[in-house]
Amino acid sequence: MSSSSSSSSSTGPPMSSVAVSPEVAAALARGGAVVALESTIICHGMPYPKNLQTAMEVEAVVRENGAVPATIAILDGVPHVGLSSEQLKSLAISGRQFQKTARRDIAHVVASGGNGATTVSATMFFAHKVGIPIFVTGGIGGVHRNGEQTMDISSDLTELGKTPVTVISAGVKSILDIPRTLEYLETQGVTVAAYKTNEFPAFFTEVSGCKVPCRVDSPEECAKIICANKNLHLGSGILIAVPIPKEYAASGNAIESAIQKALKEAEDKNIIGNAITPFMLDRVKVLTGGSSLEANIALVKNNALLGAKIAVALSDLQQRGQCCTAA
Ligand SMILES: O=c1[nH]cc([C@@H]2O[C@H](COP(=O)(O)O)[C@@H](O)[C@H]2O)c(=O)[nH]1
Repeated sequence: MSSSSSSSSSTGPPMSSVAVSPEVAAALARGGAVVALESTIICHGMPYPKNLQTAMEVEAVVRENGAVPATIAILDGVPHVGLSSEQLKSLAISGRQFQKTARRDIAHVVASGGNGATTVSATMFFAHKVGIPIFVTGGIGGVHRNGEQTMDISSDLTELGKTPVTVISAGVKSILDIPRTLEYLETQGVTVAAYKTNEFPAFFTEVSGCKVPCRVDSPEECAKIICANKNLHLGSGILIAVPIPKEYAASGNAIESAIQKALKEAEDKNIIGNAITPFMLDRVKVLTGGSSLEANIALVKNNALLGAKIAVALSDLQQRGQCCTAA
């Protein structure tokens, strides 16, 4: 059973509704800590059964650290916030049969009664719609290499510019153009902070050669930034970039050479648009003998740990009346 945040008017067509799980709805109603999680990473980013195992472990990390996990996906045309274990399992088994759903795809997937795995942009949209301010993922999309010619820029970046949700990620992969991604985030007015470092991390490695405008050293510090954003109604998102844990950082050089090979393959096969990221993720995984997948799983769990702590710190500030509670 799920509670529905829906609305309709007698004079117009019914507005779309979002099914919020009872656990998530109860946590939101009491001002508790909730962490949104995306589903593209499950359906398109990892193979079954590792994807299911990871999704369940990530939810467990969020719970162990005092927050309620809210995995977001579109099931039979209905956006869901908070999935049951059966729903999570069916999503993980279905994998690529779930359409990769960014903001631009939401209306079509809903109207056609389809199944959608939400990317960062779509997950942010739904999180904000139901009042969840924190969202944990592995990596966000960005400006693709040669993006200055192809204009292939992930809608994750524009979503961050217009939706006040804080995204915890391990930065962006070097399959993308990291300096231009940071430039674009600046243009979009996104607060970019790195956790316990001055450098923007590059997903598999702790370094990218790019400095960040802001460094944060504790969950409480992150929560204060989120409050300042809320209290001023800035309306834009925040990106908190967390370096991969040292013990899992595979050799940056080995992964970089795998990325170069995969980029060449993508070019030869003329893979473009939203097919590039899943193709690259898969090829880099194969070319690194699976070590990139293990690193990926470790960093998502690490991000979930921090995301839950930030959500708890934010909820504390809100309970003490120091932070605007409106989404
Ligand atoms: O390291 C990763 N980067 C990005 C993704 C997924 O890919 C999406 C971006 O896709 P595109 O580049 O087509 O915008 C992200 O929002 C996220 O869902 C992922 O799983 N892992």
